[in-house]
Parts: sequence; C-alpha cells; structure tokens
Amino acid sequence: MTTLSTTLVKRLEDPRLFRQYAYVNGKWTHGEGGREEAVYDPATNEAIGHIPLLEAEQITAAVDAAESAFVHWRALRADERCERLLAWYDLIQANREDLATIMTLEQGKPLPDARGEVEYGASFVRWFAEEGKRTYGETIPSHIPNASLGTIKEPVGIAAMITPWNFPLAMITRKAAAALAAGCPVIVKPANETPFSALALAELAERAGIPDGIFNVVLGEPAEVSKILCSEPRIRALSFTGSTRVGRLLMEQSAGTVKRLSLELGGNAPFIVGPDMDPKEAAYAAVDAKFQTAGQDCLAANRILVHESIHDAFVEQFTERMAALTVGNGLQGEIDLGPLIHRQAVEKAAAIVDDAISRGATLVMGDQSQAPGENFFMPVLLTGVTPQMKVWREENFAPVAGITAYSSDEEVIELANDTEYGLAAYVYTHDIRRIWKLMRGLEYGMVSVNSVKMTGPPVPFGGVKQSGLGREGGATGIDEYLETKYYCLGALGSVSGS
Ligand SMILES: NC(=O)c1ccc[n+]([C@@H]2O[C@H](COP(=O)([O-])OP(=O)(O)OC[C@H]3O[C@@H](n4cnc5c(N)ncnc54)[C@H](O)[C@@H]3O)[C@@H](O)[C@H]2O)c1
Ligand SMILES: N[C@@H](CC=O)C(=O)O
Repeated sequence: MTTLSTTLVKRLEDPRLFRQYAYVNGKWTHGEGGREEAVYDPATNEAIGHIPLLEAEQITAAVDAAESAFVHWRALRADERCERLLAWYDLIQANREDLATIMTLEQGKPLPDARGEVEYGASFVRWFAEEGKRTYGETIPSHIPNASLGTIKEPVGIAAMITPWNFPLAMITRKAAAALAAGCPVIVKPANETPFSALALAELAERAGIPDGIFNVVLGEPAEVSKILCSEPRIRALSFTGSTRVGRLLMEQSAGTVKRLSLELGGNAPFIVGPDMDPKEAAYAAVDAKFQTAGQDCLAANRILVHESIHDAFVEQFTERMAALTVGNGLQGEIDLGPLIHRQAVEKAAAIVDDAISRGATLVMGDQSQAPGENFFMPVLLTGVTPQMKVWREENFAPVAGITAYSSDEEVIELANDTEYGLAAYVYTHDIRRIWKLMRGLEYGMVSVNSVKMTGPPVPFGGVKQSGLGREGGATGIDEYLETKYYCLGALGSVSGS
C-alpha cells in the first residue's frame, strides 16, 4: 500500500487517523483482488493516498460480521450503547483538528468549514446517544376482552449507508449514530472521492469501544458494492444520501429485498425575497445561502426569486457582497470557496452557465480566467434566469447563482414549486401573512424563514417529491432504524381498564 503523503504526515497530530484500508469486523482490510484507487486533493490534483477496492466476497464478509455482532449489540441496554456513543463523540471532538485537515485535503472545503462540519457531525452522535434511551413503545386501549395491547420498538437489523463526498463526515454520523443507538450494526460505503474521513471515524469508533462488526467501512467500485448491499436480504435498511439519479437506482435495486429506505437526495432550493425586505439584508443572506461549500450543498440557494420592486437594488448588493468572496486552497489562509470536487464538476458548471447565456440570461459576474487552478470555478451571478434554463431545472451543485424577478406571491409560489425537487426553501420577508402563505404553499420538506442556518441535531431533516424519503435527525430520526412490534396479550382474565 502506498505511503502517506508528506502533506498529511506533517499536518496530522495523530497519523493513525489516516488509514488506507477498509474496516471490516474490527480489522483494517486490503482488497483481496489487489485493485486500488487513488484519492486526490481537489485543490492541487495531487494524490493524497489510495484505497482498496474490495471484492464481492469481502462485502459479504462484512455482512456476516455485522450479523454475528448484532446479537450482542442489540442485547445491550440503551444506556450501555449510549456510553459507547458518547465516548465516540468525545474522541471526534478531541481529534477535531486532524479530522478537519483530512476533510479539507480530500474534499477541498476551507479548513474553518471543515472544523464546522466535524462539530456538526459530532453533534448527531451526542444527540442519538441520548435519543437511544427514549425509543418508547405504547399501550393501546384494548378492544379485545381480557387482553392487553401495546407496541415495543426493536432494531430493524443491519443497516447499510451510502454517502456522498460533499459532507464526508456529517452525512455518516447523522445516519450511523441513529442506527447504532437503535441497536443496529452499520456498514458504511463512503464516496470514493472522500473515504478518509469515514476511515478516521472507524478508527475512533474502535477506540470508543464500539465492538467488532458493529461499525464497518467498505470500499469498492460504487455500482458493484451498492448492488451487493441492495440485494443482500440480511441488510434490512438502506440509508442513502446523494443524487436523485442514484437514489432512484438504489430504490429499484432494493425492491427485490423490500428494504427499509431512507433517501436524502438532491435539492434545488428557491430563495424568495419579499417586496418589504431591505435589499442589503436579503442579498447578504442569499450570498451565504448560495456559496457555502462552493455551492456543493443540497441546501444551496439555487434559484433566487426577488420581487420586481427591489430587484435592481438586490442585484447591486448581491454583486458587492459576492465580489468580496475569496477563492483558493482551503488549507491556506482566509478562503471562502475551495475547489470543486473534480474537473468534471467544473465542466458541468461552465456548461450550465453557457446554456443560460445562450437562452438570454445576463452574466453579471464570474470571470473564469481568475480561477486559481484546474478544479476551481469562480462564483457566477446570472440575472434574467427563466425556467427553460438548465441553471433553473438542474441542481447545479456549483457556485452559480441565478436571479429571477417576480411580481406576486401567487406567481412566486408557482415558480418555486416548478421543480422535481422538494428539499429546502428559504423565505425572506417580515410580513407575517406572506410568511404563512408561502410556508404553506411551498412544496418543500423544510422552509427556513429569515435564517440561512436551518439544520442541526434536533431538526427532522429531509425532503419531499424527488428529494427523498424519510427524515434524519430530530426526535424521529431514530425511527428509520426501528421496527414497531405490536403485541396482544390475551386471556389475561378480567383486565381492569381494558
Ligand atoms: N438531501 C441531503 O441531505 C443531501 C446531503 C448531501 C448531498 N446530497 C446530494 O448528493 C449529491 C452530491 O453527492 P454525490 O455526487 O456524491 O452523489 P452521487 O449520487 O453521485 O453519489 C452518492 C454515493 O453513491 C455512490 N454511487 C455513485 N454512483 C453510483 C451507482 N451507479 N450505483 C451505486 N452507487 C453509486 C457514490 O460512490 C457515493 O457514495 C447532490 O445531489 C446533493 O444534493 C443530498
Ligand atoms: N448542508 C446539508 C448537507 C447537504 O448537502 C446538511 O446540513 O445536511
């Protein structure tokens, strides 16, 4: 296996967090077929390490291990699982700096954002550690003479998790902590672009005393591994975060084993600005909501819909704020936007901008000759965006902002809903009647009013329409990994209150 890159060796306080193996049944595992893949720093295109591509039998071995380990893990008391999860949480926090460095190197996001993601990811571990103690069943007033009825909650079984590269740590912990707290073993398949954050989490899970076979990280050719995970009958739940395209595919592949599915898919968020808003306040918020993680965020404000009465003032303020954004290597200094994940993402962004211009949009800002490297894309502002353009129809997943003017609440609701996606929407207005009307009229799983920040452990995160199924986080996130068992205790004699 390749040696550690010198950049990483120098930067990590604990180099054992950087692993170039899969993690199965508590063992660091290489690929039995000898296949491997390089992982690149998107800022420099330098290989930072290699990962093994496991063979089919090795994926099945992970399921075997999870199946054996499940027996003991589910039998632990909820407070015992809570203690292991809290130990994991403490270790993630204690190693925050190294985890952030690994993340910036493999994903490209600026170091302060990576630190923020570690914090965010850890917060789900603490949340679900506690929620695991509150998986209550219920008693049901009986309609059957002399019987007691009720429900108990039981772990669904082995849970597989397939996660994306844009949030390489938090998208794992938001799923895995819920499953582990519920008593389920977990098999994670991270994105091949960003495997090292997942492997560092595995190292810390081992140190936290999470038993062998309970937290596994498998690596391989994505379509190959996913097919095995989806068709494996012993895997009872599949939780996926990623594109709607791949989500549909996994749904089809899981039909044969009728799995419990949680799907956190793409978004195409509208950002609606009412006529009563201060253009500067709204424009600054819109810049924040669009350009985080260089626009590679499922919550990114893709379609900015501004009331015609303040459109020009808004564009002026947006442009001014946007001009101050810095683009560069996330490890160096005060950077707002890192690189995109790879060259294809840059090409896709350029094609979306060209398409918009060819259909009549105006390019207000975004000079690509200023890009500091092959995988960088300078932030773009387009005005005069219409529903016919790709920038409107597709989740652009790039720092490309499109502004459209509208004239009435009815029109803006129709425009905002004109998409197959339904993850999150932003509303900026202080008019309470307008807030209520928009909140109710928008076909989205999450609506954030006058706030860019909307996520966190207590929140039932998720979308409607083709943005997904189910919710992660919050009081109900753990239900994705629990079965309800109904019981009827009959022939009890006369039961008082039945
Ligand atoms: N709703 C949410 O919470 C949320 C959060 C983060 C990202 N996302 C979405 O994720 C997408 C970006 O991430 P991405 O590019 O990694 O998504 P992606 O769908 O390409 O990949 C996601 C995962 O699926 C795997 N995969 C890719 N092709 C596959 C195939 N043919 N068969 C099986 N597995 C395959 C990848 O290796 C990765 O692990 C965006 O659409 C974004 O909106 C959604
Ligand atoms: N920002 C989102 C991830 C989407 O890409 C989150 O908080 O979950």
